Amino acid sequence: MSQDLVIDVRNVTKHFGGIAAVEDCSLSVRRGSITGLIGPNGAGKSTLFNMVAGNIVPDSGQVIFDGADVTGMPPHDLFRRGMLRTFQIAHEFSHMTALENLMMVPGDQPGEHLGNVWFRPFSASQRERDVRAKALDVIDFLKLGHVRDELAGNLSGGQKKLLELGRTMMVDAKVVLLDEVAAGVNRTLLNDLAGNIERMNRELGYTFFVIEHDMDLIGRLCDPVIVMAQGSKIAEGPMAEIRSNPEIIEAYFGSPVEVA
Ligand SMILES: Nc1ncnc2c1ncn2[C@@H]1O[C@H](COP(=O)(O)OP(=O)(O)OP(=O)(O)O)[C@@H](O)[C@H]1O
Repeated sequence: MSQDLVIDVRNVTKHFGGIAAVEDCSLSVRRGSITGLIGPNGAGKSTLFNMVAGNIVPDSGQVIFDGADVTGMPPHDLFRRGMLRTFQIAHEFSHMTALENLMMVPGDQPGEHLGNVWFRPFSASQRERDVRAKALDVIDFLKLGHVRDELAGNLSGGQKKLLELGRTMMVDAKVVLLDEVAAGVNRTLLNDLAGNIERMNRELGYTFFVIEHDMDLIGRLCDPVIVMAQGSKIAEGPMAEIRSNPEIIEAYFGSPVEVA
C-alpha cells in the first residue's frame, strides 16, 4: 500500500502565532495520479504545500516522500530526490534560449551542473550530448520546436510555463508540485498546458500534485481531488463526487456556484 504513495503526509500541524493554518492533517498522493488540492481561502492549502515542498517545517507530524521521512528537508535536497515544484514563480533565465534553459537544469547527480555545455561544442562529452538530445526530446514532446532558439524572456506567459514543465522532464521527477497553473494564462494556452500535463501523466507516467483555484481545470485533470477546510482534509474523491456533495458545497464553498 505505502509503495503506491509517492507523498504521504501524516498528521502535520503548523501554527502561525495563534492561527492554526494546518491542524493534524493527513493526506497522500498516489504514484501515477494527478491529485488536486482545493478548498476555500485560508483553508491551509499553501501551508500544506509548503510543508511538502520543504519551504515550511511542520510543528509536528511527518512528510514521507517515496518511502523516506523528509520532514523539514530543504527544497534543494527534495529536488535531488525527485520532487519538483513549479509555477510559483517564473524561473526561466530570460537571456538564454528555450533549449539552453532546459540544458541548464541540474543533472541527477548531486552538485552536477551543465551550465556551460554550449560553450564547449567541440569537446562535448557523451553526457553533454545526452543532455542536449534529451532537451531536444522535451522540446519535441511539448511542441516548442518553433521557439527552441528564442530567448526565454521573449516567450509568452503560457510558453514560459510550458518551458518550466519541460524543466521537470529533464530530471525525471518522481512528483511534480504544480502551483496555480491557471494564474495569468489565457484559455487557449491553458488548454495546451493542461493537455501536456495529461500527456506527461498518461504517456510518461508522471505524478502531479496540484494546488489550483480553477475548478474547471481541477475537474479536467485531477483524480482524486482532496478538499481542505480549516486546516484539515475534509473530503477526497473524483471531482464529480465532490461537486455533488451538498454538505461540502454548503459548508465550505458557501454556494453551489463555486464548484458547479
Ligand atoms: N506566514 C504566515 N504568518 C501568519 N499567518 C499565516 C501565514 N501563512 C498562512 N497564514 C494563515 O494560515 C491560514 C492558512 O493560510 P494558507 O495560505 O495556507 O491558506 P490557503 O488555503 O492556501 O488560502 P488561499 O486559497 O487564500 O491561498 C490563513 O488563516 C492564513 O492567514
